[in-house]
Amino acid sequence: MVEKICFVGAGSMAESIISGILHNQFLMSSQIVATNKNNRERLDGLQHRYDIDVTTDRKYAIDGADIIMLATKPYDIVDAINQVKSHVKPNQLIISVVAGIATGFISERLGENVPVVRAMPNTSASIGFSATAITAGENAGAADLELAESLFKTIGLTTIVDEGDMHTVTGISGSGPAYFYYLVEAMEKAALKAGLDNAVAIQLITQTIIGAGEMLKHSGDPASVLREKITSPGGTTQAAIETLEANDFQQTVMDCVESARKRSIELGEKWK
Ligand SMILES: NC(=O)C1=CN([C@@H]2O[C@H](COP(=O)(O)OP(=O)(O)OC[C@H]3O[C@@H](n4cnc5c(N)ncnc54)[C@H](O)[C@@H]3O)[C@@H](O)[C@H]2O)C=CC1
Ligand SMILES: O=C(O)[C@@H]1CCC=N1
Repeated sequence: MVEKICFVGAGSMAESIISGILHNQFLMSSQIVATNKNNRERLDGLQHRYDIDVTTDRKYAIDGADIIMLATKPYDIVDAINQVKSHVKPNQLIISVVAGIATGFISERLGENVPVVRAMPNTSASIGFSATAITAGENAGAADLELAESLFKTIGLTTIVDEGDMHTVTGISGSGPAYFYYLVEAMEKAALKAGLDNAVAIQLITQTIIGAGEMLKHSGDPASVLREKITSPGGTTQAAIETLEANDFQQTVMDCVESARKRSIELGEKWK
């Protein structure tokens, strides 16, 4: 039973999770407190939007929290940990969504007894559609992982992975929504260039991406089969896919995921 959750870091990802857990009534707004580096205006904005508790007082934020969610940028994590360290107790579960940063790195700084779960959600959490991977650090037991899982399940699909896979997951589903938004931006530009009304284009593209997602989820067919079913010989889709192939689309996407994965590894190394 979670009584209080504290967000250390109150940016985009924290807001997506806050919005999601309130939307799904995992917690009430009075059970959520958020603190950030030093941006009172941002905290006031969150309080206004979600009616949550906000503070710049780290002790007040941490006291009595069952879960402490670390949601700063990787380069701020050491400062953030140092500022809360003296207030954290071994019965509090630390969940970090910080890209690249290992659970061991966090527990070394907070004290070996503190359980740490590492998670990689995405911003679709704000509407309950995150794809989240979680992994337990050495001091986190089954109950800690279960607690983290129950939280993330309220904001989307949640799966447990080995910590070694977290960098790959970051390149796939953590950054993933951005790849689809980038594709949508390109389709919008193409539609606009061809003279289609922008509102119509946005409506059609959005429904197309939702429909494709639902087909992947429910049809039972793999992506390659679904694609083939659209591709009539000598037809429009074939012409389109040939253009993608001529421009090494699949290799580009594979390189893109690999760049994110490598960057996640680098972030972990850099802030050691
Ligand atoms: N934005 C995304 O789609 C996703 C982000 N993440 C991870 O979540 C983390 C946060 O990302 P965003 O929310 O996008 O960044 P952001 O820049 O929007 O938010 C970072 C927050 O950390 C706060 N902060 C900085 N230093 C602090 C300190 N010493 N103590 C307390 N708070 C401090 C900042 O004031 C800010 O509120 C990153 O590590 C990122 O890798 C993970 C999955 C997806
Ligand atoms: O770009 C980033 O570093 C974060 C991690 C995953 C999504 N956004």
